[in-house]
Amino acid sequence: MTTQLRSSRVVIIGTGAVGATTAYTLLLRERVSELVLIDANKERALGEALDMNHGMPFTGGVKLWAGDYSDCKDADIIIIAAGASQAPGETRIDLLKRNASIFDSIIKNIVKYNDHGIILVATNPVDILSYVSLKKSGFPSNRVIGSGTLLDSARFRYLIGQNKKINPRSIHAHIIGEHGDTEVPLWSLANVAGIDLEFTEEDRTNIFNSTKNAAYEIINAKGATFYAIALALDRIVTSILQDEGSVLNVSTLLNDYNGVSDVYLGVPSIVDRNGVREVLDLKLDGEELEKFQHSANKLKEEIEKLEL
Ligand SMILES: NC(=O)C1=CN([C@@H]2O[C@H](COP(=O)(O)OP(=O)(O)OC[C@H]3O[C@@H](n4cnc5c(N)ncnc54)[C@H](O)[C@@H]3O)[C@@H](O)[C@H]2O)C=CC1
Ligand SMILES: CC(=O)C(=O)O
Repeated sequence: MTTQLRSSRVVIIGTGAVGATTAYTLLLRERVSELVLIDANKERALGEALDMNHGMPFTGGVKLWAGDYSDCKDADIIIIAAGASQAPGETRIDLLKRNASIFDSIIKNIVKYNDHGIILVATNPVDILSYVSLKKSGFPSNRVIGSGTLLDSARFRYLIGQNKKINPRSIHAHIIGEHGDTEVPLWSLANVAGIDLEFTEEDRTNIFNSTKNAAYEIINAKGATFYAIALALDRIVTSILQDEGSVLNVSTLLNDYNGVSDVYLGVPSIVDRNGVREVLDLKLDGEELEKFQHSANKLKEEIEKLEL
């Protein structure tokens, strides 16, 4: 489906594997009227813009160029996909020091030109860097969003679909918490058409391990993950620009949510033109609550090490 309802500008900062694939996805689906590519490596952004522009005779009317931070002025959404990615064996948290240091100048440059847009963070560790973006931008929390566990939930739904031989679009299932090693599967909510899904203990273990370890597996195989995250970012962008009010497991600031406050984590949230309009009030208990709070505590420990 290609839908572009109004004039809109998306700026993508960091045009490596994730940023360029996201640009290409938005371009093919004609989600936006203007797409701006920014990278510390200007040649790279220029090359990606040229390559994509040469395909314009075969696509729609998206205007795309390699720009600079002044182009953030009219941006509705600024996606950040800049910075280091995991080498084989590295965790997302291992990237924190390196990527937090570049966020300082990236956020300063954005807010120099833009005070109204939505910052959408993909760079890892995405939950902590979304929190860093909130603190450094001074934007209200509804306008600083991380891609969160939307990708993990998609992987989870795909794997459950494989197990049950049902199209993943018909599977309702959620991963919440950190986009990373402490993420939490909500087996208690997994359903098809409102009917609970039953699993053997072995199936649960296999499905969750494959979900949690997906990035490690793909990075070992081909060096980076980028197609599914690009589709997840496209999903968030569309929900914002088309004012959909879709429920997406994005990373957002929590305030007394199942005993957790002042940290960004992936939870089911209503996303519309204002960004995160509302966080759905999931009442967790038992092991799911314990694991969710553990995920929050782990990220808080890491945030405390940063000078914010
Ligand atoms: N949130 C999620 O679900 C996912 C997040 N990621 C994360 O996305 C990030 C990017 O991954 P890749 O695109 O694979 O990396 P990449 O190495 O292919 O691209 C990173 C790009 O950032 C640019 N860059 C570095 N510092 C910059 C700065 N200060 N300003 C502007 N541009 C800068 C580099 O020149 C490079 O083009 C990583 O942190 C990765 O872990 C990747 C996949 C999924
Ligand atoms: C790299 C990463 O965060 C992912 O593919 O989940």
